[in-house]
Amino acid sequence: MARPLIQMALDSLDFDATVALAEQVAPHVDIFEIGTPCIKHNGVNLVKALRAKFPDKLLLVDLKTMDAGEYEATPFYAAGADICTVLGVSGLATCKGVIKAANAHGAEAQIDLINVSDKVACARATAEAGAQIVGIHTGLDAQAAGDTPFGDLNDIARLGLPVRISVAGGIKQSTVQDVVRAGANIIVVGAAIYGAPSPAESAREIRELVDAV
Ligand SMILES: O=C([C@H](O)CO)[C@H](O)[C@H](O)COP(=O)(O)O
Repeated sequence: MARPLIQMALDSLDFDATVALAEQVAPHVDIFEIGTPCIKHNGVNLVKALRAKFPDKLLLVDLKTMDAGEYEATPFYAAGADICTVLGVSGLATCKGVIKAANAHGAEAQIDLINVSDKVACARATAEAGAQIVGIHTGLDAQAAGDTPFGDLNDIARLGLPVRISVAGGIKQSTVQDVVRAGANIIVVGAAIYGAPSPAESAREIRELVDAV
């Protein structure tokens, strides 16, 4: 299996603080995620700024699109996004719209399985529709209620679908190696990095742990 990628979730609302945090952790991560609250607050100009500043990083825009897939995602791909997310609960037509926009830009679409009741069926259908990435995701509110993404990861990994698997939801130093061993291709880390006393040091630790598996 290819080396798993580390995705840093930039979940601040502040434009300059987001760019500054990205600078701190850049040596240790592969993908910058512009988180949903952050992209809603700052818009496409933040995509352009990060694209210009980090030409060699992958950029994921966490749109969590719910309708008008192609129309909503197109300007973000045009601004330099490598990956945009679309909600699996939006339905196949919306997912297909984001996949179409991704393909038109030589980019990728990620289906976020957050709150999907039949995650296996959704992953199968959207993989068949051409999605490149399926995201197993326990959101911040569900984490606060004690949920984790680990059970869902096992269910999706065993399908052997022709997609990469991204996992998000409270991943930290003590769990990241289990996530890699369970078959994740992209490991998303937010609070365990941005909430640490030294985000750069925390990102470096995560990188070492992932590479040691
Ligand atoms: O996607 C996320 C959330 O829905 C807010 O946009 C987070 O970026 C993702 O969950 C990663 O953050 P942590 O769970 O804090 O690692």
